[in-house]
Amino acid sequence: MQGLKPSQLTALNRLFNRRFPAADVYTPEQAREIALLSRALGRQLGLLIDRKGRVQTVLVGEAGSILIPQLARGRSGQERLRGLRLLHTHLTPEGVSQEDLMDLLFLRLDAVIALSVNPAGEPIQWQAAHLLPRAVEGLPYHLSAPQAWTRTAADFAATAQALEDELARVAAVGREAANTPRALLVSVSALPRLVQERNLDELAALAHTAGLTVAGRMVQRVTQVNPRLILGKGKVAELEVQALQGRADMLVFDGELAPAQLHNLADITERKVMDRTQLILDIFAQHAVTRAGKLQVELAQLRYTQPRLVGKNRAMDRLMGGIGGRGPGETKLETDRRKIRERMARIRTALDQLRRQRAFTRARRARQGLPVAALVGYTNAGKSTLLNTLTRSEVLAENKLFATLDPTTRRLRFPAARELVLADTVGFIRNLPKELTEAFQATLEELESADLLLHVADAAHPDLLQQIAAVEDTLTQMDLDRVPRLLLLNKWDQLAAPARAQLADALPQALPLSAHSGEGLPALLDALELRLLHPAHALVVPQGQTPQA
Ligand SMILES: Nc1nc2c(ncn2[C@@H]2O[C@H](COP(=O)(O)OP(=O)(O)OP(=O)(O)O)[C@@H](O)[C@H]2O)c(=O)[nH]1
Ligand SMILES: [Mg+2]
Repeated sequence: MQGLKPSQLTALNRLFNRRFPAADVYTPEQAREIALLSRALGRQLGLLIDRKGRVQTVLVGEAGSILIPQLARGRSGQERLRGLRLLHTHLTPEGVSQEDLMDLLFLRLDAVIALSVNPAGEPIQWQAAHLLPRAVEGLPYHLSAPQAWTRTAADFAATAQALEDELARVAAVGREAANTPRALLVSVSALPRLVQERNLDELAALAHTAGLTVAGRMVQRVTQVNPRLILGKGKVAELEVQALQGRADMLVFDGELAPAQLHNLADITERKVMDRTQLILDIFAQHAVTRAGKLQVELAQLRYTQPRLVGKNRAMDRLMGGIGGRGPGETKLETDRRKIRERMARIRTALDQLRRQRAFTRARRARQGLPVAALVGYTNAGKSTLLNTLTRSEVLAENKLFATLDPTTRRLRFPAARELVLADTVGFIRNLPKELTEAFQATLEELESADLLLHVADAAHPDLLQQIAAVEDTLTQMDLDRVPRLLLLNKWDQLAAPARAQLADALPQALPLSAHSGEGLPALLDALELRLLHPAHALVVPQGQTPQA
């Protein structure tokens, strides 16, 4: 502490010995003591007091402000408050300030109490604020009327306890999804609200796949996204309150957060912060099965995390390691830059090796002369289900995004002992993070040697056309647009006659079918036979045109 006299230091130290009353703001002597000391210092003076009335921390601020250092995350259950109230002085008659309210919200304090001190160093009046279990008239906190300093009755510990009980009661109501992390989904962008809402629908589906419970959503439309600070402190405060009331453990932002944005957020909120890319990476980490798949995911995670690490800051553990610290290969992600670089190099070598092995398998398959058809398409379109139905196999098919992450192949037998290989692949998604396109190239490498790409689309999805376009774009990016393609409109069973007619009109080259009901499958088998088992025929059929029977 600079610029303090030894006598002042002694006086400050004495404050640690004060025991504050349970059902009062302070004793009159305590009020006089801190008022006088604060005035003598010419600075705000603050005490963090626990529920037993013990002083945990003594803070010396500036004349007009006080800064609370990082608090230990002892009572970190998100339904609970910090168990500390802040009693501090103001050297002006002003009551609880905006800054004080921010501290209340962000630090989940039991209460903040501002005691104003006159120029003579005497206490004048106090004002207090505490959080509410849900907003009243748009405000998440209650602000008391200013009280004369001599009116000392106020039971902050009891109020805090009641608030916690109420939060716990609300929590118990929806306990069915016990122990799954709860996420507040946030969209901040210049896009129209409706678009943002739809993107959040997809983010919600991703969150579901990742095993998160959606605790709420917030859409914020801005004219321009600030590259350093994605949201102002006031907006983050709103988020914080919504998270507290919805019992969210984490904030998941749609899109990609720049390193600076991530750090700024982590500086103000204590909740775990994640963006869409990390969410997708986390899903990949959960689902990858083969060694190559796991390595690719880990590489992608490391690449994404690396620029987002600056030194060892306290936010680190919340930025690292995905949901609940679940990293690739069950190991915790390294936080040390040098170690990250070494690990990345090792993974690259291992992947190269695996890639060579796979090329060998492909070459062998080619020697056997079996044609390969690969199922590609937007995630959840029904690729795995179709593979199952066609080959009666049991590849994992689930109503989750990204159920399939590793290439699976099955043989499909045609009459006269002819066969082809059918390959399932990882699903595509809009705005596939660039870290992923590259890292997953090895997974999709199979596609290069495919003779035909079966593009499976979910015909019943409201975004059907956008999803088709997203897949086409990705294929082009990967230089795969030269491989012949056949568009399949899956889930045809879910469409009524008018919608069917409309789609058949809009996409005349596509093949309608249902992996569930089996309708349309004979036509698909015919097409496969024609294109792959009679290559001479297929060659003369211009792409996109249905061959004449
Ligand atoms: N109604 C209907 N549902 C289908 C059909 N085909 C698949 N589904 C359902 O769609 C969901 C997704 O199916 P999957 O086969 O896992 O989809 P996928 O394309 O492999 O998805 P990812 O591997 O996650 O990219 C599952 O709930 C399936 O039961 C269909 O023809 N009709
Ligand atoms: Mg699948």
